[in-house]
Amino acid sequence: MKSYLAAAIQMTSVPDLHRNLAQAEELIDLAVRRGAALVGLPENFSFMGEEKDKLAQGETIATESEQFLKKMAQRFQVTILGGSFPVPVDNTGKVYNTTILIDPSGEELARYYKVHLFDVNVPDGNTYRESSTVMAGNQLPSVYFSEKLGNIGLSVCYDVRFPELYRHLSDKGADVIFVPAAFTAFTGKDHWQVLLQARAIENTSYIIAPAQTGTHYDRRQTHGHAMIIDPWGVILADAGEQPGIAIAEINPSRLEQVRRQMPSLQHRVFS
Ligand SMILES: O=C(O)CNC(=O)[C@H](CS)NC(=O)CCC(=O)C(=O)O
Repeated sequence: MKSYLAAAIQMTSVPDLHRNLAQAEELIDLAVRRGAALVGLPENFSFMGEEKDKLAQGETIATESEQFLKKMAQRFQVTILGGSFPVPVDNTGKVYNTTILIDPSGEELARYYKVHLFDVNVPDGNTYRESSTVMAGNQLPSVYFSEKLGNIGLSVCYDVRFPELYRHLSDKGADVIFVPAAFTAFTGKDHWQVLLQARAIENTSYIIAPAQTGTHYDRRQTHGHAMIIDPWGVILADAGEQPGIAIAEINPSRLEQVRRQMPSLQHRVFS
């Protein structure tokens, strides 16, 4: 593994598949022009809208999102994480909230179905029942072992509140962990950055967190602040609140240095 640049994309996805793919394409293009070799898109990058519309268009969203990711990876010769998109589950009327990692040849390297579903009454009055349309994954995410990019672990959004999932990823050797998200504006302002920094510090790993931002439809507002955090917990890049990118260096000697300076993973007692 050599040093390289990674980008976390920040978008305002809306209830319009093709508009979202066009926005994603522009931002991937920007990330690549700035030199990124690894690019992550946020949760629900290709569709943020009413649950019933997401289900009705599920097949189209799934097929076109996957084709889009493969096309972008091949055209720009980069590895892309398709933050997440819905994939219909046969005979259930539900979808998996799915994230996939695609290599520059267009091949799928890893796939993960979001395990922890956001069924929460947020104190600002909004209620979320993700499980009403989404089938929970029942398998821990995998780590993709890449000679070039380091070992890449997957997760999605609300998963960030469950440290045991990240312990699994670090046990499997993860160096770089993705947390693509659509964090609510209300929870995000107090929890987003703290949770991401905690996951980076306790696992001495890089965190790449692509994000949704702004108003998507009705009262659905997200926090933004796509970011990249180093294994010491330092925020290397923060996309703020507008659509754009956070870009930063993933550096194997920094990883090695932090793991030497703070060998906490080697001091675990209850593993
Ligand atoms: O609603 C949509 O349109 C798309 N889905 C999402 O945005 C998902 C599931 S509802 N959001 C989260 O997991 C937010 C977690 C979160 O905000 C927290 O943990 O505080």
